[in-house]
Amino acid sequence: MSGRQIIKPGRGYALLALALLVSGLLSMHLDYFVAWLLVVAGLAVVAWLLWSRQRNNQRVIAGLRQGRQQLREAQRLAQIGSWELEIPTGRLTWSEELYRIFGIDPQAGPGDYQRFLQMVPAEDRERVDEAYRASFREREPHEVEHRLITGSGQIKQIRSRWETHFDALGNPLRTIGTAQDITDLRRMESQMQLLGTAFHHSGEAILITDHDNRIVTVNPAFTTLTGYTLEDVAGKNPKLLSAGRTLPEEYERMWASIRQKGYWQGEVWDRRKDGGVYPKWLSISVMRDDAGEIRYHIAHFTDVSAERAAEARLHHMAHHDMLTGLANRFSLKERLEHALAVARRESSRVALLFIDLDRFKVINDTLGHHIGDELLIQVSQRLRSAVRDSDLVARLGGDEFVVMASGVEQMSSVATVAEKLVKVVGEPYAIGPHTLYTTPSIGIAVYPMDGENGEALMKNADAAMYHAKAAGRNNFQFFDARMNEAAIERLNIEHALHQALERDEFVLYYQPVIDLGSGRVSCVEALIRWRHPERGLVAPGLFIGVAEETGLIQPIGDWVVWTACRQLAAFRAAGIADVKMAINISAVQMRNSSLPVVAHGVIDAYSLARGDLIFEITESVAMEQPDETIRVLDVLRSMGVTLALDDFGTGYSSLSYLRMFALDKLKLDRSFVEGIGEDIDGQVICDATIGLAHALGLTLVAEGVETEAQLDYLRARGCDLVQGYLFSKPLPALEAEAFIRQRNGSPG
Ligand SMILES: Nc1nc2c(ncn2[C@@H]2O[C@H](COP(=O)(O)O[C@H]3[C@@H](O)[C@H](n4cnc5c(=O)[nH]c(N)nc54)O[C@@H]3COP(=O)(O)O)[C@@H](O)[C@H]2O)c(=O)[nH]1
Repeated sequence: MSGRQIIKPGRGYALLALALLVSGLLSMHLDYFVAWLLVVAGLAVVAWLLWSRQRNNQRVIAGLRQGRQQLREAQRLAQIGSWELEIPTGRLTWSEELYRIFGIDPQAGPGDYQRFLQMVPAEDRERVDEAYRASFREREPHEVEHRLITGSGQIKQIRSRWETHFDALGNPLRTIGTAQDITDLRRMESQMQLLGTAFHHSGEAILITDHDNRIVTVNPAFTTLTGYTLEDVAGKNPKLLSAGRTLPEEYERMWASIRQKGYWQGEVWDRRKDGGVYPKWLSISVMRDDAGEIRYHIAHFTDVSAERAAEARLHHMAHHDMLTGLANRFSLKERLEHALAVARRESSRVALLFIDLDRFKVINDTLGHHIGDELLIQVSQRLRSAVRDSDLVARLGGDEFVVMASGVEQMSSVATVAEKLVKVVGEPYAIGPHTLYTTPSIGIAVYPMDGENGEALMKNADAAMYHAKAAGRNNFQFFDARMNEAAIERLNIEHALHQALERDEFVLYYQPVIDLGSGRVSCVEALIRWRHPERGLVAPGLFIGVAEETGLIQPIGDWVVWTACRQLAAFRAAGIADVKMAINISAVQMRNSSLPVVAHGVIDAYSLARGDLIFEITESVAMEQPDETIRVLDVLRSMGVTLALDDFGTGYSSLSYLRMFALDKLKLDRSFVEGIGEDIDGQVICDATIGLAHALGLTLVAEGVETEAQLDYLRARGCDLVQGYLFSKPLPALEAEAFIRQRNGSPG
């Protein structure tokens, strides 16, 4: 009803009273009039009372309507619907909100209790029904939480509450109840629970601060990582965690980003409660209130020490040689480029010293890689300790090292460094039970004279190193433009050598060795020559080294053994019976276990007598691989091969090994014979070597005898055999045969 309808009846009563009053005035006497007036007044009072009561009723109804409206609104907001069941009549009423919660069209009506039960999923139904029955039994308000399948098929979480009213006799009159949709609440609760679990069990440390950046809470991972509990840090500023290593500007950038973007992440250094410092990867985000003000800062972080250590290890591995810990090729290239850039700016010099170890391969192959590795480690330590801290020492691989010295003022200082390196590397190495020797061959290239860039400098230092090798090893050489020609030359030799065997370009010359006692030719030494199609006769010094490095020495060495023995057989056939054949054996042949087999084959093939063959091995080869030498010499000796130690005095002989080698002869190196009459030291060595050979029961052969004075001296000292230009140069086979006939007398 509207307001207008409420006022209308009231007005009607007033008009009626007024009409009665006016008609009474016009139609009645005074006595009657008074009585009548009283009646009318009474009627007017009654009318007024009726009107005012009705007005009150209308107000109450309006209030009720407003109350219902408010109730509806409240139910909608709280998502609580209500219902009422009149038990005697079974009449069920639902509030608007209940229809909405249950997803049922109000036109369809509320149905009954059974219909409601059907909407409860089977798993919850029994529980709900039992609660309802219990409320009757116990006459207590009841509450139950259950799921409900709405009219649209949606599953909701409902909290139902109800109470039943009874009359004086205990009969149930009605049940009133509410059903609250707590689906969102439960979902939120379960999300909160999930977040709580994540917070507690997160492997990442989490720290939450308020808008003033005071710590509100931390999770267990925070305590594990930092050592601080919540009690330790609550209310404090997180800067208490800082290690003081992160620059203030970095923190300023961090806060600017948090203020502007609400987010920051980066790496900072912190300190644990126990004082340990560590890098951490930190992410900070903010939570704002409805007004947009920052309420919380949420920081989560992890210790990245392990990652940084792994990165450092990878970086180290990428830039260093695994075996020696020195810089590697990659690192050298980087540092060299940098040093050259500085040198260009400052007009200074950079020196590259390219170092190759002499005969390292022999040690490595014969004593095993672990010994070779240990030798490389010791060499690298010596190199490192011999140069300035600012100089770079790198290992390129194998037995190749480079020292880079920047800011070089005097070329002489580079020579001093090189000299020092030759000295320290050349000193003996104690590795396990072995005393080993190696020497360096060093090539030097200096920026800017020897190359404008790293590549050219490396190439030229390498060429200079080859030059040092060719110059007899164990020395250093400055680069000279002609060295590149030498390197090219070496390459050409290498290519041509591959074909020389097939093309039968090798030839043997024979140098007679004279017995000082009889004056006769005792043996001839087979010395290889290369009859090069363009260069003519090439001396072995020019190609034996290349053949050794390329492995070609093996087939060439075999060819020498077979050719020399064929020649010896030819001498025998020509009636030369008592001259033996000396053959040079290289380090590679000594290492190869086929040498005794080859010797055996050739002796058999040419029906040579035992003792016709002399194998010469150099002192350095024997001493570099003493165990192997002992083994091979024993086998050869057992076959009757005579064994000579060549170039004696040029290497480092160990007397104990000397005793163990199955030797027959010592060949005193030419360099000592040269000194006879001129150099007292050389002479002393000659005397000592002759004495040593005889003391060990060995025959002494003096090499390179060129003068009568040398011959006289050697003869006087009791030298057994001599070889040298004084008697004969190495000769082609026919001339050698003639020489022997002339010296030893012709049988025919
Ligand atoms: N593995 C092999 N190595 C070989 C072979 N043939 C030679 N060689 C090695 O080359 C080195 C140089 O030999 P070569 O140029 O033939 O020189 C020899 C003689 O010519 C030289 N000699 C002899 N007497 C004198 C002399 O009075 N003066 C002087 N200036 N030189 C002289 O000495 C070389 C022989 O020395 P050695 O071998 O130590 O007895 C040579 O040393 C071999 O190492 C080969 O077939 N296989």
